[in-house]
Amino acid sequence: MPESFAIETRDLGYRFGSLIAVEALNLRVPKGSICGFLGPNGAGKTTTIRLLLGLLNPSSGSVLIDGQPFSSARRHLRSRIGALIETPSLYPNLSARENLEVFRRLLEIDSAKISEVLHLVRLTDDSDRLVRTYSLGMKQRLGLAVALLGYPGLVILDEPVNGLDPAGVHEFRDLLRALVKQHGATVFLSSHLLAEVEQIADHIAILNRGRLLFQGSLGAFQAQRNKILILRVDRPEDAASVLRLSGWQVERRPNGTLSVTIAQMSDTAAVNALLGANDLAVYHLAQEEESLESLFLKATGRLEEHV
Ligand SMILES: Nc1ncnc2c1ncn2[C@@H]1O[C@H](COP(=O)(O)OP(=O)(O)OP(=O)(O)O)[C@@H](O)[C@H]1O
Repeated sequence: MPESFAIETRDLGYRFGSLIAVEALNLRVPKGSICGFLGPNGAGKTTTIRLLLGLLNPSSGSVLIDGQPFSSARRHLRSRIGALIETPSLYPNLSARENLEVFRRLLEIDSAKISEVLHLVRLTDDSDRLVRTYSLGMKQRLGLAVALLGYPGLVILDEPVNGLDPAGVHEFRDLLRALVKQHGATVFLSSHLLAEVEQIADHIAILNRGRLLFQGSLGAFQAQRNKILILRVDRPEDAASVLRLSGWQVERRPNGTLSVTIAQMSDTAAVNALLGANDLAVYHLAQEEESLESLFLKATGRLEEHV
């Protein structure tokens, strides 16, 4: 049976005049996944999200939601999507419950849903307080509650944790996990922070300059990504020469440490053994993941090489 996708785009493209914001995008988001949509500022994430929601009409290509074409003729599909883009527009002088009531009437949804979504976003105890007294995290959770009012099968969130403090981020993550687990929803969320996405997503799509650099499971992505070994040694210059002679890619950092690119855990032991065999003392050794910035640079370099 073919895999079913909550979101699928086919050669999706969008231009602002002569600027190509999104190009030949073939995005596939499996049902029931939490998909992190990553990319640096200006990569085209918001434009893509607007296209997915039908807020912009594609310059080329198409969008499928639950396998169905999402054209202007099929706007009813929109009601199956819960979305939170930018800061939610809430009424500050109304309580959370009253805010939800406004949206409930617009959407013609059963009133029992209000208590359900308040419980889901853990705002029941604060639901009668005026929204202007809420923290940013609480407002964000209320925005999510609005998005969830219709119990959508697909939730699309643009940079949902921007501006949240660590506790707020933690809470938001738990909430999204519960949503997927208990309601079988699919979550698609954009972020420019890889570390953030790695904590929540099981699937990722990476966009750079309007083009998809990678999409697949988080595991597949992590398996592909190089690791960096940070070394503090007694004679950095000599250590770098020894390592380079054996084919390792080494860089000297301004703080006196060396960074060595490795592909797997066992390389750490090999590097350590090589230095020991050459009478070089290792004082400190730590692994780091290759940063997203370095990945983007590499990928962009590669793309340009092939032009
Ligand atoms: N209304 C507009 N008119 C012209 N160009 C635009 C418009 N909106 C976005 N762009 C351009 O399209 C490109 C993609 O922007 P977009 O906002 O989709 O990126 P993004 O990945 O969401 O970035 P950010 O994280 O900064 O919001 C950028 O080069 C941006 O300058």
